[in-house]
Amino acid sequence: MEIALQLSQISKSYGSHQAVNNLSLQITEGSFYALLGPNGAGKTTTLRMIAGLLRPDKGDVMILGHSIRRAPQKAKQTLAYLPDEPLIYNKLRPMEYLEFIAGLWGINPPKAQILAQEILKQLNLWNHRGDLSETFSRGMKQKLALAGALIHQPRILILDEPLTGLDAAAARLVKNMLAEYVNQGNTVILTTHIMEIAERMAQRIGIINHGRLIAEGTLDELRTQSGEAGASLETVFLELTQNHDVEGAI
Ligand SMILES: Nc1ncnc2c1ncn2[C@@H]1O[C@H](COP(=O)(O)OP(=O)(O)OP(=O)(O)O)[C@@H](O)[C@H]1O
Repeated sequence: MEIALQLSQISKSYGSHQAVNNLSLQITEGSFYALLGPNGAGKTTTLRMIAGLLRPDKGDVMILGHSIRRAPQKAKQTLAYLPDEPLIYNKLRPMEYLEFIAGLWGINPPKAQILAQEILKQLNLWNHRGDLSETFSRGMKQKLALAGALIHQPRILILDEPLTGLDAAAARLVKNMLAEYVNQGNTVILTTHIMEIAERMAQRIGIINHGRLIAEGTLDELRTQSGEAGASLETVFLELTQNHDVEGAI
């Protein structure tokens, strides 16, 4: 299996505050990875460094073998990043929005139309293809932003809290879509505060606290690390983040 993402000792400070501290992580291609941590742990900062939007003070990120520092164009070509509060162009309709994004990636218009149609149908937005995005609910905008992230068929999808604001049906739809995307050999890394998503969907889970990776592995491995055999991920997470100080970093 190829390594999709390799984070090597990355650090990032905002002024005197160290948000991410010497974090190393490896994610296999074709897997679903959940990055968990309390508020302010450094998850978004980590994702933004992976996506090439924030330059690490130290360390490097390799995306399918390409360094985000030394070959940013090549590295970014294969990934998509969906922020927790994505910006949508309100005055565009979904088809126009997706064709616009596809154009930025150099996809020719006929192909862009086919791809856009397919994704809008998958995300149950097809019936709204002619409506201005400004009329959309938060959940619909969230789904449209996801469609925009997927339009250039990236091999790696980086998602910051992708299910916040989605109702049960939309959340189910997005979860199924992500599972299918990973089944096709692509890679997902996401942050979430919804333990059930990590528990049910992720092959591996990383837990960060105060900018450091304090535990990493399958759910069973995390249970062992926390000394909570058979426990839910929520129990394991709370045990690891509340009872371990930063000295426990791995
Ligand atoms: N632009 C910024 N300027 C200064 N400090 C920042 C900035 N962005 C984040 N921070 C700080 O860095 C730390 C990590 O923030 P980050 O957003 O990465 O955490 P997070 O784990 O994503 O949190 P949450 O779960 O609340 O979204 C926090 O203490 C935050 O206040």
